[in-house]
Amino acid sequence: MRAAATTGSQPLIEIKNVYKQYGTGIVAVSDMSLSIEDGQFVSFLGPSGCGKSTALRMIAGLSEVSAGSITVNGHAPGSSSGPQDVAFVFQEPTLMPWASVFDNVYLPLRLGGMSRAQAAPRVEEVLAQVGLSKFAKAYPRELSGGMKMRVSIARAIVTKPRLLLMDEPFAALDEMTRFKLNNDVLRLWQEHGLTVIFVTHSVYESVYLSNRVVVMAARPGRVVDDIAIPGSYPRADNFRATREYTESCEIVSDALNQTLGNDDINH
Ligand SMILES: Nc1ncnc2c1ncn2[C@@H]1O[C@H](COP(=O)(O)OP(=O)(O)OP(=O)(O)O)[C@@H](O)[C@H]1O
Repeated sequence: MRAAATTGSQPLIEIKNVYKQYGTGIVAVSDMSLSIEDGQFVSFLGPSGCGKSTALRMIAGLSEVSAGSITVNGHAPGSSSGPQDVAFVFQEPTLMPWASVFDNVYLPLRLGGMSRAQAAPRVEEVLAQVGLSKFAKAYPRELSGGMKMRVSIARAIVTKPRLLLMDEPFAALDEMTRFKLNNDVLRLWQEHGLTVIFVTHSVYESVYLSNRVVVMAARPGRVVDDIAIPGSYPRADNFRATREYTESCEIVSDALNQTLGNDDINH
């Protein structure tokens, strides 16, 4: 395994020898160990069923580890690290259809006991950051898929999380929208000083976004490579045309191809 992109500072997330076995007997994650530092943009990349989502859910505290340990900022996930430290964006935007864009974004603050008036400046600020200021009063049915995803991202960052977990958030979107949202996520990552873990099936998306790609294999789900991606931020418009980018894509593709069994390649 290659050396990952680390700077030697204290890790924000420490995953040690983690196993996850579901009640069905399936080992979704086997002996996973990983340190993720504050401020990194890390992608989990791998074929279907390699345990990417399971790993993300365990880091979020949405699923228990069967063995091993995970700490986020020194605490067990979902415990005293506090709900505001970690935010999750799913593939489906999961908006409340009966509520306006403003109210959808306000939701986590409302659940935290903040009044509408108190929350309004912060909600308006994040709506501006995702380019939806003019749509605060709109309802989800009036929005495109990309706009719904922006609302979902705004709702995630409105609590000012330190860690943003994203589970294939753009898989259902067209390529143009996806490229635009990729840039928006990178901008938000930098502006908010976030640490991001981004689950994707796409080599190209993982290399474009990340300074580190963790490659996983299935049966059982496990980490097989950990690749540092060179290239500065913000990504230049022509980053996808650079040698740095194409070389990284080749390295990551090779690592991914080695995870695929004959069954996967034949369809
Ligand atoms: N709640 C569950 N109960 C039982 N098995 C599960 C559950 N969730 C996931 N699995 C199984 O665990 C394995 C890993 O699933 P997981 O969703 O974490 O993989 P993934 O890499 O995210 O896949 P995909 O890219 O298809 O979303 C798969 O074999 C899956 O069928």
